[in-house]
Amino acid sequence: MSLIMEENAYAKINLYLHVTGKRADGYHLLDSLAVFPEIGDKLTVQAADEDQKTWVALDITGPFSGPLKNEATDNNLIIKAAHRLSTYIGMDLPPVQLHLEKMLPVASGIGGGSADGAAALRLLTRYWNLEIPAAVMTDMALQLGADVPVCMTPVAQRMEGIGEQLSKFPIIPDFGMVLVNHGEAVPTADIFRRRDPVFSDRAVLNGQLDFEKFIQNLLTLSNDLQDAACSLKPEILTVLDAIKVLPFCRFSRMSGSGATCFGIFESKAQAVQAAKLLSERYPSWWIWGGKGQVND
Ligand SMILES: C[C@@](CO)(OP(=O)(O)O)[C@H](O)COP(=O)(O)OP(=O)(O)OC[C@H]1O[C@@H](n2ccc(N)nc2=O)[C@H](O)[C@@H]1O
Ligand SMILES: Nc1ncnc2c1ncn2[C@@H]1O[C@H](COP(=O)(O)OP(=O)(O)O)[C@@H](O)[C@H]1O
Repeated sequence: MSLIMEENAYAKINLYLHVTGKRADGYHLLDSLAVFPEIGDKLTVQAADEDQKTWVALDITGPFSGPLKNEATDNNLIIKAAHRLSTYIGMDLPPVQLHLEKMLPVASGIGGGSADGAAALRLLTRYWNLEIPAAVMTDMALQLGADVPVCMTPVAQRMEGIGEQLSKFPIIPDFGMVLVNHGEAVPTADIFRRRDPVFSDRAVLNGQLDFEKFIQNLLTLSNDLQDAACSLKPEILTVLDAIKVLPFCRFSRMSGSGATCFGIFESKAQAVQAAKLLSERYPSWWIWGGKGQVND
């Protein structure tokens, strides 16, 4: 029996997202607070079978495997992560087969691909028993995508720069979250192109807070990509309206470049109940309710 190791790739939710400037290369400077709710993809690794044709093989199952199966496997951030590790080590590493259970909607503003890339870096480093300096790891993560560094450590973090400047930012523990996606992918680059060209200030954050102050603080902040996403996909407004009226919902907003929106609740139980109610009203939407932060 070959050893099987696994890693969770949690969804990344931007509680607010201010676009504060633009770099010379066209990438936008951000100020955002990312949290990681208790829902994600699952990645496993084991030794390759003798008849495996490639050095790393990836098979994908799960409710959102469809769009990824239509893309070349080499474009998957998991495969790219494996190649980056092998290039850094500079020698052949034992062949592996990877399996991804894709639970998160693709191109939906919750960083599923980035979380998978980060999970692959963590998992393969462990599986191959590699020693990689933290700074090198962060650099490798950033090479995979702007959102990959924050996904390396799924705890509340403030993201600045394009996502490479990270600071842990403890916020209230134990809140509930509902996530809702109406089913259409939103390409990140399009939303940055369509955004209001005015830049926002850096957010003023209150630090460790109680629930009421946490909500009041979020209300003073914004997601600067939300209007652009809503103008491209007006269904996002329907989603936000549906979240807002859920019992005990205290706050709603879009995450990242969309289209997934979230609601915040004081408890996990309220979020689970609200998600159940919403699923009955909108059976075709992807809806999840649970704990707002996996690593409280
Ligand atoms: C907007 C955010 C907020 O967390 O989340 P998502 O909506 O993707 O979840 C991220 O910054 C997304 O990061 P990520 O998804 O890794 O973006 P990348 O693949 O690196 O970039 C896709 C494209 O979006 C644009 N882009 C991305 C990030 C950024 N800070 N400025 C940009 O202008 C660029 O045109 C880039 O080519
Ligand atoms: N493992 C992966 N899961 C999802 N998307 C991936 C993955 N690997 C590469 N991608 C590519 O990244 C793009 C953005 O994916 P994703 O991270 O889901 O977006 P978002 O950050 O907006 O939620 C996809 O359209 C796909 O082409």
